Amino acid sequence: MTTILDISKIDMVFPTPKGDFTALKEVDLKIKKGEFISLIGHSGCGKSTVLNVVAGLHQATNGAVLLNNKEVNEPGPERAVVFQNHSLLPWLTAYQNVELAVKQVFSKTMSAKEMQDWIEHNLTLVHMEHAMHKRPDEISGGMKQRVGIARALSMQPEILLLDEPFGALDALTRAHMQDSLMEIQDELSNTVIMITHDVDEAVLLSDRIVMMTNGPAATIGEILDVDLPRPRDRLALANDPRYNELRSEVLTFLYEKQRKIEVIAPSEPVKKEADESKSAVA
Ligand SMILES: Nc1ncnc2c1ncn2[C@@H]1O[C@H](COP(=O)(O)OP(=O)(O)OP(=O)(O)O)[C@@H](O)[C@H]1O
Repeated sequence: MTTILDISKIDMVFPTPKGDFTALKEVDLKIKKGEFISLIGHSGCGKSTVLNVVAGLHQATNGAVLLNNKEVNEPGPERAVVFQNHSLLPWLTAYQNVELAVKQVFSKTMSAKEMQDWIEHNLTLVHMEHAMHKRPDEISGGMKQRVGIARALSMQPEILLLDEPFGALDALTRAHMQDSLMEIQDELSNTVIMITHDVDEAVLLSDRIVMMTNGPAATIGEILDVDLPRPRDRLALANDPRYNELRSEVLTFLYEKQRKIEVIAPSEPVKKEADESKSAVA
């Protein structure tokens, strides 16, 4: 398979009032068309920074991101992002939220009827056909994420960037969303980079799991090939020895090789709690 995305030795240095902070050092990764990649690592290691550089929201200090051999320097619809907190416009219906993206990309190449069919097709893909004329405040958190995914897919991106897309959902809704995403993947074979804190989610969904070292100067520590056949079934996998082996490889990386030692000043008890809850990896 051909390389679609080349993250080529990127460094990211942020200027701060206390001096330069090196968040990423020589992050190097080639992603093939149709691959599903998870980025996992402790809180604050730099996962979102990698995703933001690929999205074109940040410029790497050194190195480059190449999409189909072309350098990425700004955001574009060929790299659609879905964030953890649904970023739908609250005064528009689900349909209208997707319509905005579709008009942005296809208004010159599709007729009004074609756009309508395409919007409905994408909302159906995420099982939102029954609620497409509801506004975000009239639907659940899981449904909002479905609309966010439909909106991203409707742009037919070369790469789908998912920043903890199910992080704010309860466990049951999360499992439904993972199953939906696997169904969509079976059908569309998108190239996906997904940030997650959830080891089971990473093993269930990914072709490769990219495990990042702790920062500062975080980089790729290990890459795990998830050689489980597809389609994957969460119940069958629960007793699958290979699934459990892969799961424990990720856990070993996170909790033995990259054990995070929180150094918290006594005056910062609130931050400690927040960090702990954020880095809770199942
Ligand atoms: N604009 C910025 N200016 C200065 N430092 C930043 C900036 N953005 C991120 N950082 C720092 O870079 C490091 C990596 O942050 P990043 O958000 O990428 O981590 P993460 O792995 O996505 O964390 P989490 O899992 O908690 O979301 C952190 O130490 C963060 O404080």
